[in-house]
Amino acid sequence: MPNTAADSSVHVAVGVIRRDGRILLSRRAANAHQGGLWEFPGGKLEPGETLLDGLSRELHEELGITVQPTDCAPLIKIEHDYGDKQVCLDVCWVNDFGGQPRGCEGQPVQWVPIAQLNDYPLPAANAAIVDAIRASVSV
Ligand SMILES: Nc1nc2c([nH]c(=O)n2[C@H]2C[C@H](O)[C@@H](COP(=O)(O)OP(=O)(O)OP(=O)(O)O)O2)c(=O)[nH]1
Ligand SMILES: [Mg+2]
Repeated sequence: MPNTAADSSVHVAVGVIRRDGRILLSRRAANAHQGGLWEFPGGKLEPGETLLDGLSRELHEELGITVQPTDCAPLIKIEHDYGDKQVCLDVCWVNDFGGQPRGCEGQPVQWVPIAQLNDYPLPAANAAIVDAIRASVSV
């Protein structure tokens, strides 16, 4: 029996890391899905892992930072079909963290003012994340 969209959707923990009015973007490896585009750091949840445990693990692996669950807050959840891959992006604010973020996998990272997020090429699903960020900070 073919998979349904829900069965084949990849569940991704995504962190919108903020400090001093800027958001941390990192650039996806050229050979990755949506390669070469900028992203909010994060990655696929492992089986049985909670969203915040997965987010904390991914941000430590990718950026070398430590994140406490109490410093995270839900922002938006997005289902997006890229055709070759369906993703469910579970996006959280990361309001504080320990350590100095660096590209632990060799990826460029950049602190970007919210008004300039759209100057960076992002995956199509991320337009809704940028809208949610703007709506959240303008209230
Ligand atoms: N982290 C992240 N992924 C995003 C964003 N927007 C977006 O469409 N995605 C998609 C791209 C990928 O298909 C998927 C993330 O999966 P990934 O392959 O990067 O996950 P991962 O970090 O666990 O990587 P890996 O261990 O498989 O190398 O979500 C975003 O802003 N951040
Ligand atoms: Mg990742």
